[in-house]
Amino acid sequence: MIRIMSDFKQAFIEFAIEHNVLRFGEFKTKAGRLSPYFFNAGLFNDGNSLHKLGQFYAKAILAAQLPFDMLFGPAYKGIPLVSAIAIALAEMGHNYAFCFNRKEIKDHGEGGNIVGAILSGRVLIVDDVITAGTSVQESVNLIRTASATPCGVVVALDRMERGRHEKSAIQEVEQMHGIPVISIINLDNIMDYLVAKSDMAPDLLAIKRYRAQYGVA
Ligand SMILES: O=P(O)(O)OC[C@H]1O[C@H](OP(=O)(O)OP(=O)(O)O)[C@H](O)[C@@H]1O
Ligand SMILES: O=C(O)c1cc(=O)[nH]c(=O)[nH]1
Repeated sequence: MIRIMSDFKQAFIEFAIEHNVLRFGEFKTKAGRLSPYFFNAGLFNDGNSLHKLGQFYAKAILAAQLPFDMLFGPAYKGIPLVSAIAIALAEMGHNYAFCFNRKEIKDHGEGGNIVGAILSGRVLIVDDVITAGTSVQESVNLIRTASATPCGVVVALDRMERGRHEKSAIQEVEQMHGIPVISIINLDNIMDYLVAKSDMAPDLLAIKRYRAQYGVA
């Protein structure tokens, strides 16, 4: 089957490859899976690329028309991410409060593990990647502990993998928490991109094998 990829998704894949963020090789994921590709958002590491990244997310968020009151970015990579997204949304005329967590609790000064706006109302979680959904689960717990309401998740890449149980990570998040997951691109889009690059056939084959083990349809 030939799928047509939107210019927006194609541009995002090219942007990620240009910055070495999307790479092919051998990498271990947080879930301990040995993956033939990896998305390292930490390599959007200068002002221009972070600015552009924030604009990609902001456009995806506005297109989804999901009502929310504030943004939350989980440490560590979610910290520059949520800041860049809040700035991009503000540039587009939508000013939202945001916060992020510390992985360790601070016991002096202002203390606590949340930095920025107080978690309240409907909170949109922004992260770079969803694999097995552990990070999203941690964010949901933090938001609920603060008596706020998680209302959705936005990621750059949905790796379309099994969650911690039998279903896909996305299905687990949507069914367990009743919230939608929005992504700029997913694994289907990366594979479609690779189909057109004959020199990358070995990478595509490795991804197909990995997908047979950890993927979902
Ligand atoms: O869906 P999952 O299986 O949870 O995997 C995806 C998560 O793993 C990585 O975070 P990591 O904990 O490595 O944090 P970092 O931002 O500190 O690099 C990544 O940034 C996602 O948050
Ligand atoms: O699952 C992960 O840990 C993971 C996958 C990926 O592609 N990128 C990332 O930062 N983490």
